[in-house]
Amino acid sequence: MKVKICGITTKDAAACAVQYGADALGFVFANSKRKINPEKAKEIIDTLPKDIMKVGVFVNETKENIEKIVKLSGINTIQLHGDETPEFASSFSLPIIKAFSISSKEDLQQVTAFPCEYALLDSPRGKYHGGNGIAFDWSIIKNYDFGQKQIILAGGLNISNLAEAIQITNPFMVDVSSGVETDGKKDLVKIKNFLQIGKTVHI
Ligand SMILES: O=C(O)c1ccccc1N[C@@H]1O[C@H](COP(=O)(O)O)[C@@H](O)[C@H]1O
Repeated sequence: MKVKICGITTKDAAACAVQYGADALGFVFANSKRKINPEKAKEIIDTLPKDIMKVGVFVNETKENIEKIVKLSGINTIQLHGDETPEFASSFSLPIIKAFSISSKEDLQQVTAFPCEYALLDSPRGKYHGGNGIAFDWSIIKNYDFGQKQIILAGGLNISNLAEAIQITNPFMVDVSSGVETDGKKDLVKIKNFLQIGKTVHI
C-alpha cells in the first residue's frame, strides 16, 4: 500500500515519514493550521529522496500562484482540494491529485471522468476544505469500479481504523494529516505506526 503523509511543516516529520517508507509527502499552501510557505517547504523538500512524491495542496488557488509556488518550493505533484474545474486541472503539466467530497454513491459519478492522475476521496468539508480528521462511510466506495483512476483514500484515517479502511476500500494510496498528530503537531510515533500498518496490512 502506498502512503502519503500530509501537512508536513518540519524536517523531523519529513525524515521520520521517509525513514518508515512514505511514498508521498504533502505541503499545504491553502488556508490551514498546517499552512507552510514555499521557501520553508523548499528547505524540507531539498532534504528528500528524489523518488518521493512532493505534493502541494491548494484550495481554489489561481494558476499563476500555483505555478509560482511550484517553482519556489520544488513540489512535483499538485493536489487540488477545492472547487477546481476539469479545464483548470487539465491546464497543468504536473500530475494532478483532485480531491472529491464523498457522502453518497452519486458523488462517485464525477470521479472517473475528471482529468486527473489520482482521485483523492475525502469526507465532506468541515471547518477547512480538508484536514478535518473526519472519515466518510467507506462502504459507499466498496467494490466500486473507478476504471483506470488511481484512488487515494483520505479523511479521518488513523492508526486505529487504517487496517479496516484499507480492507474495505482497497485503494491505491492512503493519505493522512490530523490522524498522525498530537495536540495539533505531527507526532513521530504516530507517523511511524501509521506507516507500519499501511505497509503491512493484507487485503
Ligand atoms: O491538511 C490540511 O490542513 C488540509 C487543508 C486544506 C485542504 C486539504 C488539507 N489536507 C488534506 O485533507 C485530507 C484529510 O485530512 P485528515 O487526515 O482527515 O486530517 C488529508 O489527507 C490531506 O490531503
